[in-house]
Order: sequence, then C-alpha cells, then structure tokens
Amino acid sequence: MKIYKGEVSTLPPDKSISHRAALIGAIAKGTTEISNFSAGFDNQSTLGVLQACGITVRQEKITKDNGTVVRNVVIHSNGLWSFTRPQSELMCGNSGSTMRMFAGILAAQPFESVLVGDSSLMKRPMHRVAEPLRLMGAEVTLSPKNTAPVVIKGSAELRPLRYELQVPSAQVKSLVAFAALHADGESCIVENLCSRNHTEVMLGLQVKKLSEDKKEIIVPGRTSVAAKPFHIPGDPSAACFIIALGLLSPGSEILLRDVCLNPTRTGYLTVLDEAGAEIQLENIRLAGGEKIGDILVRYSPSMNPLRISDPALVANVIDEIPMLAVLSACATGEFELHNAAELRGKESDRISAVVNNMERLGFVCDEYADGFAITGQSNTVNGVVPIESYDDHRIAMSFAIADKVLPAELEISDSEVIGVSFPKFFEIIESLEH
Ligand SMILES: O=C(O)C1=C[C@@H](OP(=O)(O)O)[C@@H](O)[C@H](O)C1
Ligand SMILES: C=C(OP(=O)(O)O)C(=O)O
Repeated sequence: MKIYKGEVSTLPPDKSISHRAALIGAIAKGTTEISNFSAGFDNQSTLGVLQACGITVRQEKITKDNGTVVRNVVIHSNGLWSFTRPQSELMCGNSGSTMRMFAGILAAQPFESVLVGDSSLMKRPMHRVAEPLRLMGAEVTLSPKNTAPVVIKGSAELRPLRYELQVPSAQVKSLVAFAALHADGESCIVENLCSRNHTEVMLGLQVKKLSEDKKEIIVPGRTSVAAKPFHIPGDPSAACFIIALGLLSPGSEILLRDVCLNPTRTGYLTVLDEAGAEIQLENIRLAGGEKIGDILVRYSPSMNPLRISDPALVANVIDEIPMLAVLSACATGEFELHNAAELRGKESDRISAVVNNMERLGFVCDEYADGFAITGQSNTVNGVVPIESYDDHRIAMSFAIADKVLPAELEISDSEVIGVSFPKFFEIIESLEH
C-alpha cells in the first residue's frame, strides 16, 4: 500500500458556492468578478445556461507563478430581469443544482423556457421545484413522473409567499429565494432542518433562528442586488475523499489548504473526529462571509464505526455519505445509516449504489428504504473487481479511494464522470503518492 504525504493547495473550488456566485452575478446590477471558479462540468453547465439566457459571461484561465491554473469569471448584468428568451432547451448536464436553481429565476421571466439534463438528471425529483413556483404564480409542467423536462411559463408578477420546506434541500431553499427576490413583496422561507446556507450568506438575507434547527429566511421582493466580487474557497465535499485516503493509508499525512469550513458543510469532520480520526483544523479565518481554513489529516488506525441517523446530521453530510460509508467499512468493517431516503434521488440511487458495490467487495450489507448497514466482511476479495459508478461522480470517487486501500483491484466503470465536481482528482492523488 502506498503512503500519501504532502500538501494540496489545488482542491476544486467549491461547487455550491461557484453555482451561486454565477447566478447571483446574473441578477446583480453591474459587473461581478468571481475568482477561482470551478472547472467541474456541473459549474460549467451553469455558465452555459446563463449564456443561453443572454447573460454576458467571460471566463479566463490564469496560470499562477507555481504553474497551477485557476479560472476567473466575469459576469455583466443589468440586475433582476436581465435574462432573455432562450433559443432552445436549456441543457443542465448532470447538475441538479443548475436545473433547480435556474428554475427559480426563470419563474420570474415573462417567457417560456425548458430545462433538460443528461439521463441521470432527467430521472431526478422535480416536484419540489414546481410546487413553490406554482404557489407564486408561475406555470410549471413536469413529466408524468414529476421529473424533467421542467417547462416554465414565467410571470413577471410573482406573488410573495411563506413557504415551509418539505425536504431539507438547499437547492429548493435557493430557488425559492431567487424567485422571491423578483416577487411583489416580502417572502419568508421556513426551514426545519438546516441545509447549506451559502445562498443566504452570499445574498446577505436576514435569518431568524427559531430553535436549534428551525429558521426563517426573509427575502425582500424586487430589491436590487448589488454586484460584488466573490472568491471561491476549496470544496469540503471534494476534500472528504482526500481526507479518507489519508485516514486509511498507513503512514500518511496530508495538509489541505484553503478549504471552506462553513459549519453547514463540515458535519463530516465532527463525525470523523468523534470516531477517533486524527484531523486538525488550522489557520481558520473568515473570507467573503465564509469560514475557511486548512485541514491536516493523519493515518488513523483506531477509528470506531460511523453510525449516522440524526436527520439534522444527515442533511449536513448528505454529499459525503458514500465516502463516509466506504471509509467506515474499510477502517472497521461496519457502517450504519438511517433517515437518508434523499440519497435515492441524487445522481444515482446512492443507497443501492453503495450497497451493490460493497457486496461485490465481500461486505455484508442490509438495505433499508432510508439507509443501509454494513455489518462486516464475509471474505477478503482479491484480484480484479468490477465496480459500477452508476455515472455518479461521488460513487466513482468513493470506490477509487477504496481501490487505493483494499487488497482488490477495483475497475470502476465510466470514471471520467469524476470531472463533474473534481477534474484533477487522480492528478492530486498521484502528487501525494510516495
Ligand atoms: O445547494 C446545493 O449546492 C446542493 C444541495 C444538496 O442538494 P439538495 O438540495 O437536493 O439536498 C447537495 O446534495 C448538492 O450536491 C448541492
Ligand atoms: C447531488 C449533487 O449535486 P447536484 O444535485 O447539483 O447534481 C452532488 O454533487 O452530490
């Protein structure tokens, strides 16, 4: 087994913040400069859809002194209602965030638009998008299975609303906020379980905390958004894969620089810390309203199995669950998850995707409607094991890490899908190999 040592200062820029910076740039009056924008396919889909809606977007690649290439994006807009009628269907690729968050802005435009995606995105739940937008006065049509194409006949006269989120989804919260910014009066979004809060932070929305988890987010209607610069920090959800590699590989020590440490994203660090992982946060600071810092991770041979069932925690770690499951099983043979039915509506059904692949590797799994348990390994599998990525970047990356630490050689199908969120995944791992 290899040792992984060194520093990573080129994590992908955060996917969630990149999407939002681009969308906010498109509704803000003036010029929005975004430094360190993500090259991931999903974020590039967002820029493509903006251009198809008539927004001026310029993207530049800058080579830094140390040879690393970063992308800066400049967006010009006249503020709310700057979108123009698209000439064709809007292709969102693999990106649920793109489809759902654009729906909020398109609902306020006085024309019809159609959002489509790749075969995975066309299967994902979209009723959650249609419901609040219909309540505000937009006409939204879905397929009979409540999936895309999402056909939106927007209205420039959207009504404000008080909307209680039915699922803890930051995408739905954001699309309602984007639509509500165009509405004729103040709206209120009620969230019972906290999801990532970048939209609130980046738009400077007022948030009233009603209890530990419950919050009201106030969105003023028809208020001009001022253009401001954004710098995108490293993606904690991408960092999770490199952290898992460091925790599982004897002798390893990795320092990840400039990672977003927003507490609505870092539940997985707390869970790992409680399980005995050696992880230290350093150089913590605030930048652009977001907490950022460096993460130092060391090989941790005596971790306890991870058990995740608190719905508030599930919402916080939703994108890290495939990696946490594989990490826990590789370290201890065990893992347990409940209250996570949302995982079935991601780029793949992430519950059955993890279970099916873990079973191929000889692990004993129990699958439930809202989770699964891994209870041990019946036999140590050697040789080549075919692993199905289900065209899902997080499944492909989770098992690519397992490939580095298990005795078997894992052959992962369609691993190029990793480019959705982490184009330099293999390059970074190679740079750490000793
Ligand atoms: O708002 C966002 O940036 C995201 C929200 C989450 O989705 P849901 O809103 O469907 O929970 C997450 O899974 C996705 O990767 C990114
Ligand atoms: C669920 C994800 O993204 P999206 O919903 O934007 O496709 C993800 O990146 O894990």
